[in-house]
Order: sequence, then structure tokens, then C-alpha cells
Amino acid sequence: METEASAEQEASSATAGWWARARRVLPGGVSSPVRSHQAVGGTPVVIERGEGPYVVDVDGRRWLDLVQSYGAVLLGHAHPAVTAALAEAAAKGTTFGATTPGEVQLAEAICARVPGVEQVRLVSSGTEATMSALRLARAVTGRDRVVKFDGCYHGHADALLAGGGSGVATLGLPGSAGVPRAAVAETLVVPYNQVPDLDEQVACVIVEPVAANMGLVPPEPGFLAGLREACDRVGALLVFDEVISGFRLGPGGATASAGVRPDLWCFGKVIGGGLPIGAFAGSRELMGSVAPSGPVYQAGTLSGNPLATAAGLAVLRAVQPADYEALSRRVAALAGELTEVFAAAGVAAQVPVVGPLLSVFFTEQPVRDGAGARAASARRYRRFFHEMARRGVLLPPSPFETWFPGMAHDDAVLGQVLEAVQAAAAVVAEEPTSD
Ligand SMILES: Cc1ncc(COP(=O)(O)O)c(C=O)c1O
Ligand SMILES: N[C@H](C=O)CCC(=O)O
Repeated sequence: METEASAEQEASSATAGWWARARRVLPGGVSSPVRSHQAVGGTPVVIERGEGPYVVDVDGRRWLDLVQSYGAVLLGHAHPAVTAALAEAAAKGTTFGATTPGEVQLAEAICARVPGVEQVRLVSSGTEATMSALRLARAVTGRDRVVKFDGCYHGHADALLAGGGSGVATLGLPGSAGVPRAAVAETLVVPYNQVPDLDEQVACVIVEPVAANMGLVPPEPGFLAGLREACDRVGALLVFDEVISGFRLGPGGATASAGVRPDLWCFGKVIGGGLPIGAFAGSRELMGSVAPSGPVYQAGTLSGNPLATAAGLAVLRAVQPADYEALSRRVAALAGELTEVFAAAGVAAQVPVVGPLLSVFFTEQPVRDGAGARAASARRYRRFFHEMARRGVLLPPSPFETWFPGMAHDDAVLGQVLEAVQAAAAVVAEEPTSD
């Protein structure tokens, strides 16, 4: 598995050429900030194509990919079920601005899998989903205040760009320039894994039921049930942002695994099979407030896009509950082995795992919130990232992201990850913990 290929080393010609061109015409060379490698340094890979658990860069180098488009890809890259569904859909036309069977079938598939979901509004990104869910929650409660958790990321709608995880945490930003103070004046940011005291001004509490944008931080026992009770006490809505956890932890997402039902759900990623999509959902009664049934305006030219719905349906139909269980078992075994490897190398590390999600924090303390995630050694993660890249394994280029092994990551592939970590851990042990 040892390879000379490295995102850290001087990039070879095709990569260097594309990266130089990218930096001229795309801000930071990217279309989304985390990809720019600002947290880890070095030249990002420029990808030509994907094959299952691997991606191949423009220089022909093959990498074992644990990013999988930040969780949008569940079956592995270019899975035949998805590419066939896309070819069939594309041949019929790419968008119509009218109802199609595909969007009805995808909404039915979501309702059938997630306990409590009765109606779904399809949108084109996770950001649109959370933004619209907030609008709906504010409308039906007649209240303005929103509670979110430090380190959770819900996309880049103004009202949610406070205490953000993912790229906001990676760049060390409190929020974003250009967001009017008024837009976040009613956004209260509180620590993850602590049930906040709510009052009657709160419209909703929005939470990643499994936090995966500050590295992976599992909900502690009682946290989600406590949120449910706190919301019920004051008449606020509970919104689960399952853009990552939905259809990745299992067919019912975190809602099924936690046994706690929110009032509204946000989905994205897996339900688009790798194409742009999002959705917000809830009971027929709540969703009845969405236009044209009700007064909450929400719209989109490409919403319910036939390609995205075809790809998403192909994924949901291809996976069975047993596939999720088998993947979760493989990943749990890997997480256990990584913990042992780091301990044997004398590296203080935490390897949280929830279903098929995992990440690595270089710290002695289990991480339970955003402060804990930020306290872990970013310097060691940086070194680890490049040591893994030297061995052909692509990790997310930030400690504030999660690893996404999927259905294509079988035992042999995860064995390659383990081998790479065994070698990388010895080097990380030599790295100081702080800059
Ligand atoms: C939990 C969560 N919510 C919302 C979003 C926003 O989704 P999108 O990037 O599709 O706008 C993301 C990812 O970006 C996410 O991880
Ligand atoms: N953590 C983000 C979404 O889940 C990563 C996507 C991005 O910002 O490119």
C-alpha cells in the first residue's frame, strides 16, 4: 500500500496544472472551502474519476477514499445501479418544472423508511432544507428564536451561521462576514450533549442527532430524549438535521436508532445518490403549512430534479437493512483496531464510532462537544492526514469532518486503512501536540 503519491509532496504535473488553473478562476481553487486543504496544507488531489471505494486523480494515481463526497456517496463511486438509473433518467430529459413519478417515489421511499415522516418537500441542497425547516418552525409556532449546538453545521443559511462546525470550524471563524447581526440575533448557540433550558420564545431546537461536523461526536444517552422533553415543555419544535445521518446509519437514520421522534427532519446527501438534493419533512399537519397548501413560501426551479431523484431512489432500493448492519460491524471492528494501534504507538487518540461513521481526535479525553473537538491536537491531525496520504489513503482534510466508509469498503479495503494507520501512528507519535 506504500506509495510515493502524496498530497503533501510537490504535486506532479497534471495535478499542479489543474490546481493552478483552479486557483485563478475559483476562490481558493475550490467550490466549497474545506476542499482547499487550508487546515492541513499541501496541494489537494484533483480527481478524474471514482471507482467504488477509490478515486483516481488527474495523474492516474489511485487513492482509497474515505471522504466519499462528505457522505453523499453510500454505495461507492460510479456504482452501476446509480449510473444506469442516471442514464435512463437523462435520456428522458433532465428537468421539466412539473411533477414526475421519480419525485413521488422518492418521497414515498423516505416516508416508508423514517418513522413519523408523512410528507416531504424536495429541495436542491441540505442548506435549503435547514433554512426552509426553520422558516416553517417559526411560522407554525409564531416565534423567532432558534437554538442550535456549538460545532453542529446545518449549511450556510444566514440564521445558522453561528457556532458552526465543518468549514466554519476548520477556518476558525465565529460565523461569516456578510451575515447581518439581525439574522443571527435570534440564534442561540449552546453546547452539544447538554439539554438547554428553553423558554416560550423558542420556535425550534435544531440538532444533528449524531454530530458529524466537528469530527464525530455521538449523542450521550438521554440527550436526544431530553431535547424532546424540553421542546414539548415549552411548545417548541424539535428539528433533526439528518443530512448526514439519514439513510447512512440505517434506513430510518438517527430517528430510528435513537428512538426519539423530532417534529421536522432535514435530509440531503444519500437521498440524491451523489447529485444535488435536500429535503425537509414532517407530519402531514405540519407540512400542510408549506406553500401552496399553506402560507410558508418555499420553491425551487430544480426541486425534485429527475436525475437526483432517480439516483437517490437507486441507492435506497439497492441497500437492505442487513447491508447497514454488516457495514456498521466492519466499521466498529476497524475503530476498535485503530484504538489499539494508537495506544500501542503511545498516541493519545479517541476513535468515536456510530454505525458506519467514525473519526479520529488526537486527545486523551473523549470528545463530547465543540470545545472538546477544538481542544484536540490539530497539529497531529495534520501530520496524520499527510502520513495517510503518503500511503494512498484520503482522509477528510480537516479534523472537523467525519470519515465515510460505505458499502464498497469491504474487509479488504478497511484492512488497507488499518495497515496505513499502523504505519502512520508511529510517525504521529513523534509529532508535538501543539504548534
Ligand atoms: C448536517 C448537515 N446539514 C446541512 C448541511 C448542508 O448541506 P449542503 O452542503 O448540501 O447544503 C450539511 C453539509 O454540508 C450537513 O452536514
Ligand atoms: N461537512 C460538510 C458537509 O457535511 C462538508 C461539505 C463541504 O463543505 O464541502
